[in-house]
Amino acid sequence: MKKQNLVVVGGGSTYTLGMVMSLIEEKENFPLKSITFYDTNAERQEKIAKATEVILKEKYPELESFNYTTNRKKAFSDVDFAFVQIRTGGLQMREKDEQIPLRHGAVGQETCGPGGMAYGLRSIKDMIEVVNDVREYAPDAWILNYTNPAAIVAEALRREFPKDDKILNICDMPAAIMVSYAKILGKEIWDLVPEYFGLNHFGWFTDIYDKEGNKLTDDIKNAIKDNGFLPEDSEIINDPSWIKTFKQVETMLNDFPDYLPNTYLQYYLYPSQMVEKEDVENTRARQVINGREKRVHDQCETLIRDNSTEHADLEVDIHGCYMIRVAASLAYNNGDTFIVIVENNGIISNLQDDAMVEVPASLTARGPKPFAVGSIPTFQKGLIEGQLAFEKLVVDAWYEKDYNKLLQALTLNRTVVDAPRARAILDDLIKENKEFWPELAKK
Ligand SMILES: NC(=O)c1ccc[n+]([C@@H]2O[C@H](COP(=O)([O-])OP(=O)(O)OC[C@H]3O[C@@H](n4cnc5c(N)ncnc54)[C@H](O)[C@@H]3O)[C@@H](O)[C@H]2O)c1
Ligand SMILES: O=P(O)(O)OC[C@H]1O[C@H](O[C@H]2[C@H](O)[C@@H](O)[C@@H](O)O[C@@H]2CO)[C@H](O)[C@@H](O)[C@@H]1O
Ligand SMILES: [Mn+2]
Repeated sequence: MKKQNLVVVGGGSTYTLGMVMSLIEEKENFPLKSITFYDTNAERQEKIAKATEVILKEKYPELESFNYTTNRKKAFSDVDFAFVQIRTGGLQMREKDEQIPLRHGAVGQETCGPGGMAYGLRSIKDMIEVVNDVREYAPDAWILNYTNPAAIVAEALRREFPKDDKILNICDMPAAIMVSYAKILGKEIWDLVPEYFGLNHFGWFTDIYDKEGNKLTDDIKNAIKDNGFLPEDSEIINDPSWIKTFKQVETMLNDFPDYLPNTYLQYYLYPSQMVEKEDVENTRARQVINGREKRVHDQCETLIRDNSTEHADLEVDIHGCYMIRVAASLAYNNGDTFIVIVENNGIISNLQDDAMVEVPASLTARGPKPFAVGSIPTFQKGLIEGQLAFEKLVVDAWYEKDYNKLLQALTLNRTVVDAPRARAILDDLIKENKEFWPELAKK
């Protein structure tokens, strides 16, 4: 098995230590020759990198090299894979994305509604630069992207790099939901085969099978209706916010029993409830700053101080394992099935071809080979088309520097709806994002 050279773009991410633990766990499936971290923030990355050195020395002695750098040429030259997880504006800007809509009575969420729009308009420029630079130094590398909002990033990269067939955007949410299905069924996630359609953070499982072809959908639905639904992945199992989110799946299934929903649909189906439960001074960004970010940085200090993993509480998580298993299937032509984000081109037969949809695909060395979904029902089609128009208008607005398209986008979004409210939110977001967004022109 050829050993891979990997760069993690966003080496300072709160997810990097989990990714490192997952690379160790998955080393038989995805063996590595070298790991490099790249980040624009040297100090943030160094903390994670120094801790990673301690982990790798103990748990991956056969790795030939580990480096970290802020130099793109050093980082990207000759890599086989780039795993991208950057956050333009950091968690501080995430907090603004959540607070501003909430102050106007609309959903304040990282990837949904106005918050997703604001984050998307920040991510696009940096993501285009990252892809251009990876391509300069590693023309054949696979670029696997987690950077959010993945739907808007995927649409922008589709337009910017129409001929590049080695960029793949993915999301761990369907996989994290499948971890919970697996727990209900007494199985491993990798034993399950999903049927799924939608946009990123906006989709449904139509069925779940095991590898022998047995349909398990009703077992899952009945278990959720009888016992509720909880997160099971190590990263979120004890997180009160994720526990609340997973519990909402039971409500969604009672109201709309046809399919098993992605958890993110709660923001579009119950926007008023989502606003009511929020505390504007303690939105998710603040919880992450005081929670995951602090925990990861404390772990780094322990690892560096002890020069050993003995007292560090390190876990493998689905976020890391999912990206790595996707990479392994592409690298070794495994043809395994994963839910990924690809251009529609008839997969959902009654949806426009140029939509970036989230569907299962067999991943081979020639890229994702998505399975046909066919025609989707009116309710889901209507919801998807509204959301898709929102996403496309946001990307149009970025390219055309067009204020009016953003106003249209927000007015269309189910989390906003009201035009004056859309305008008020947009004007506040513009003030806070001057450093990041293009300067917009009004008609
Ligand atoms: N697709 C998914 O399902 C999924 C799942 C989890 C996280 N994510 C995304 O992963 C990213 C990381 O999340 P986080 O909470 O760890 O954020 P974070 O702020 O902790 O980490 C992001 C890192 O990226 C760096 N960075 C910012 N701009 C950069 C650039 N242009 N080039 C290189 N590095 C840059 C930052 O300095 C930081 O160290 C976010 O975009 C998040 O939304 C996506
Ligand atoms: O609010 P956060 O920062 O905790 O999470 C936001 C992300 O949520 C989803 O991803 C993952 C999570 O990151 C991961 O650790 C895993 O264990 O469970 C979550 C649910 O799948 C979402 O898919 C991402 O796009 C968000 O960035
Ligand atoms: Mn996601």
